[in-house]
Order: sequence, then C-alpha cells, then structure tokens
Amino acid sequence: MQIPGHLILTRTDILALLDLCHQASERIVQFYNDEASASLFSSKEDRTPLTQADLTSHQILSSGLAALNPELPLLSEECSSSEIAGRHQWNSFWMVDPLDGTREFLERTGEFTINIALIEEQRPTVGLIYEPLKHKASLGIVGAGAWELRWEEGSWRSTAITTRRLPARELVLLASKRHRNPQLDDCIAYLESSHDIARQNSGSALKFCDLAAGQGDCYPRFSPCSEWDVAAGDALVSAAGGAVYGLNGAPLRYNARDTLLSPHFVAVGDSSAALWAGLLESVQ
Ligand SMILES: Nc1ncnc2c1ncn2[C@@H]1O[C@H](COP(=O)(O)O)[C@@H](OP(=O)(O)O)[C@H]1O
Ligand SMILES: [Mg+2]
Repeated sequence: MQIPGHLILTRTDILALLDLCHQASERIVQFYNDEASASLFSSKEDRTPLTQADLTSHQILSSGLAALNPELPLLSEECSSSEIAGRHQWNSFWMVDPLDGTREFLERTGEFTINIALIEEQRPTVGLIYEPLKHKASLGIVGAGAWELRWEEGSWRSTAITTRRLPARELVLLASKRHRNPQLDDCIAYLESSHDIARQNSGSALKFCDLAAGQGDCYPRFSPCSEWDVAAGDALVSAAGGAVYGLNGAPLRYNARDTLLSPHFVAVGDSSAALWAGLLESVQ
C-alpha cells in the first residue's frame, strides 16, 4: 500500500486512523441495520438531527484520536462548548464530523460519511472521508497525494486518485440533495452559458470524494453547513489536484472566527481552468 506519512502523522498513524474509522463505522452500521434504533433522533439547536450513531461514533473517535496523539485537541461536531472553549489557542488539532449526513442516515439513503481532518495553522493538511456502508476511505495528504482505500480480505487496498481536467462540453455539477437557493441558480446559469450541465446530487461529504476521484468538476455550496462538514473534503480535494475557494477567491481558513459555520465556497477539480474566476464573480 502506497500511503506516505506526514510531518505530524507517521504512516503508522495514518493506518491507525483508518482502523479507527473502521471501528466507528462498524457501530454506525449496527445502528443503521437495527430498525428499532435507526429512526430515533433528537433535534439540535440548528434543527439538524442527532442520533445514537452520531454520539457513539464521536465517543470511539475521541478516545481513539486522544490515544493516537495526546497532544492534538479535538474539535468534533459533538463536542460540548466547554470542551472547545480554548479552540482559538489551538494551532494543530483534529476537526471531526463523526457522522456527516445524519438526515441521509435517518432516511436510509446510505449517503453518510465520517469526516476527519488535521488542521494546521487554520488549513486542513490531512483529510479522511470514510463511507461506512462500503468500508471505503478517501484520503488526502496535502503535498503528497490522494488515495481511495478499500478494506478487502483483512487489509487496505489503495488506489491513487486525482481530480480531472475540466471537460470542454459537459460539466458534472455536484450538489447537495437537500438545498436549492438563488445563488446556486445563478451559479448554474453562469455555467450553462459555456457548458452543458449534468447535475449529480448526493448527501454528506461524498461530493468531495467524487470531485477528488475525477467524477465531477464543481461543488458549489451556498447553503448552511459547518467547518467539520468541509475541512476533510477541502484537504482531500486540494491533495488530489483541485481547490476549494471562498467566494473571495481565497482558500478557506478554519477555526479562525467566532462561528463554526462554514463560509460559502466553490470546490473545483481543475484549479487551472479560467471558468472559476467568472463563476465566483457571478455569485457575489
Ligand atoms: N441550518 C444548518 N446549519 C448548519 N449546518 C447545516 C444546516 N443545514 C444543513 N446543515 C449541515 O449540512 C450537512 C449535510 O449536508 P448535505 O446537505 O450536503 O448532505 C449536515 O451535516 P450533519 O449530518 O453532520 O449534521 C448538516 O449539519
Ligand atoms: Mg456534517
């Protein structure tokens, strides 16, 4: 398997991270397959749902990540506000969504992921997105590359992935299943002036995985989500050759503001294409 290490994480740490996701995902899948608990949820302040699967995955990941590297703090979607009260002093830390796509989990579409990012100086440098039902991981290490990993017969099989060049005619637009808004309509209208558009909807961070694997061209996001929904995907897409732009054209910065809501962004596969500058202007 061709996975390198990283300044903070050794190759062994990366393999431990994959195993941790594997463990958390086995528990998520148990809940998913148990009819009695699969539909139980409470509502959070932002009216997004919370299940026992989110909390169990959070517990497994928080203790596993602490054991892996006790010096790195954890900013997870399910941390209490007191656990992250000192976050503005954190330079390097984990940013985790233990179950991204809880609505997809509850509606049984299967389109949910575990997202883990290592943030260093406000940028994600390692991103891991794990698909529990497929036991498949997408891993990006910025500056080193990106891989898809599948758990097969007791070991990880890896394949290098890259984003693709922007096609001349038909562009694949990756989008959330659940959000439609005027900015997205403006974005689609702009892209339609030069390309045919094939829209592909999916839940959670799967849109980043498709982009990183060269199965799409652009993922514009103008609807609310949080930094833990984006950080791992940002690292993955950036490591695979793409980019994630804020609407000012600059890379996103994480844990840099009082809110943990993510700024709107446009993630692209082919960062050399001239189309994106005009797109960003069209949605201002
Ligand atoms: N009003 C809101 N505020 C914050 N995040 C929101 C939101 N509405 C949706 N999201 C986030 O968008 C994510 C789903 O994205 P998508 O629509 O692309 O599948 C959810 O992640 P979680 O399931 O981790 O909570 C959810 O938190
Ligand atoms: Mg999420």
